[in-house]
Amino acid sequence: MSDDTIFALSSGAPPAAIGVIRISGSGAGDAGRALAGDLPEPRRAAVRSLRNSEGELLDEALVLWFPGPGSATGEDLLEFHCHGGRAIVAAVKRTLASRVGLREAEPGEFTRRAFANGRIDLAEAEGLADLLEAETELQRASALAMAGGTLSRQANLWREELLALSAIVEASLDFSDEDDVDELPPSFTSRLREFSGEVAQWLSRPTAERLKDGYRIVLAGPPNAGKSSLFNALTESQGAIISPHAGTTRDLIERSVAISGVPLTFVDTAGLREEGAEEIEAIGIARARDALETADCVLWLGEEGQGPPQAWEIETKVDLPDRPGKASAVSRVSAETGSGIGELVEKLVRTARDAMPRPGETALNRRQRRLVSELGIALAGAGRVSDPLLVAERLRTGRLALDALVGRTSTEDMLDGLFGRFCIGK
Ligand SMILES: Nc1nc2c(ncn2[C@@H]2O[C@H](COP(=O)(O)OP(=O)(O)OP(=O)(O)O)[C@@H](O)[C@H]2O)c(=O)[nH]1
Ligand SMILES: [K+]
Ligand SMILES: [Mg+2]
Repeated sequence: MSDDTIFALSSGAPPAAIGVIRISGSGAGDAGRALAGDLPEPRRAAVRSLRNSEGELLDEALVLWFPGPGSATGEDLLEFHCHGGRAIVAAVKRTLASRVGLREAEPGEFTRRAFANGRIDLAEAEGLADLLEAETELQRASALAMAGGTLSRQANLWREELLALSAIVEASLDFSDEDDVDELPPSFTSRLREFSGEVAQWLSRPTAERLKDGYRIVLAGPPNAGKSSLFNALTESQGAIISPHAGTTRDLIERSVAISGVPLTFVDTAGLREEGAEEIEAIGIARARDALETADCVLWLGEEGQGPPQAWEIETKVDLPDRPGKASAVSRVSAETGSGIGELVEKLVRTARDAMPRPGETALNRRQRRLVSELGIALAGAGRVSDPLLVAERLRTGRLALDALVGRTSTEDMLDGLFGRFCIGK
C-alpha cells in the first residue's frame, strides 16, 4: 500500500447542496492548513475560508479534523464540507492535486486503508460495500447488519469456542503419557456438537447473492398463452411486445422491481413449442429452457401439468368465457382486466421474502459461505476422530477458515488467545 495522502469527493456527483471532500494520510493536516489557514479542534466542525495557493477564495466551508489513528481510516483524516457546485468542487480538488504527495483516491481506497489499519475487518468491509450498493430495503437491512459487525462478532465467538475446545484437547495431550487420559471428556463432544449445529444453522440461511440478484420469476408456456401480457401487468411496464401473433417474444426480457422492499426479477420468455418455430424463434425457445433452469419460481401458463415440476399453475385470460380451467391453479388472472394480479404479486412477494434473508439478518456471501462451510467440515471432522492430535488438527483448520473470514492473516494472536486460556497451572 502506498503512503500517499489521498483525497476524493465522498458525496454524490455535483451539483449538489454540499460536496464532502475527504483527505486521508500523513499529509492531510498540512493540506488542510494550506487551504483553510488553520485546523479546527479535532472532531469539531468549524467554518473556514478555503483558498488556493495564490490566495484566491474558493469557498466558505465546514472543516472537520480527525487525527489518526482514531479516525475512520486509521490515518489523519480531514473533511471539507463545501458548497456542492461543480466549479467549487473542481477548484478544491485541483488545489489539493497540486500539492506534492497528494493524489486522487482509487475506488474503495479509504475503506481499504480502514481495513489495512484494523479499523474494520473483512466481513465489515464487505457489508459496507453491499450497503452502498443496496437498492431495496431488505438489501439495506442485511448489509447494515454485516457492516455493523454481526458476522464479525459471531466469528469472534466461534473463534473463542474453538480456542476453548483446543485448550481441552491440549490438556488431554499434556497428560497423554499417563494412563487413560488421552480420552476427551464427554463435555467436549457435546460442545462440539452444539457448535456444529450453530454453524449448520448459518449455512442453511439464504445467501446474500439471492438478495443481490433478486428472486427470479420466469413466465413460461406455449405461444400466445399471454406470458408477455402478464409480464407487463406484473412489472407495471410495457417492456414486452404483445400481439395475437404466436411467436412474438423471442429473446428473454428481464425486469427487476422491488415490491415491499423485496427484490424480484421477472423474466418473460419465448413461447415453448416443439414444431413450427422458425430459426430465430427456435433460439428463443432454447433460451427460455435455460431460463427455466435458473428460475427460483416458474409461472406456468400452459396446459395443466405440462410445466416444469414445482411450477405455479397460472390460469390466465379469465375474462374470456370459454377457456380451459385449471383445477390446481395457484392464481387466476386476467392481464386484460387486471383481476387477480394484485393477489398474485402478493403471493410472489411472500414466497420470495421467505427465500430471502430475514430483515436485519446477516446473509453470507459466496466467499463467507465457503469459509463458514470449511469451518463446518472441520468441526464435523473433529467429531469423527478420537485421536486428540487429529482433533487438534481439525480444530486448527477451522480456525484458519475463521481467520480468513475476517481477513486476519497472522496466527500469532490466535496462539496468544489459546495460551491465555490455559489456566490449569501451566
Ligand atoms: N382477453 C384477454 N386476452 C389476453 C389476455 N392476456 C393476453 N391476451 C391476448 O393474448 C394474445 C397473446 O398475448 P401475449 O401476451 O403476446 O402472449 P405470449 O404468451 O407472450 O405470446 P408469445 O410471445 O408469442 O409466446 C394477445 O392478443 C393478447 O392481447 C387476457 O388476460 N385477456
Ligand atoms: K403473442
Ligand atoms: Mg410474448
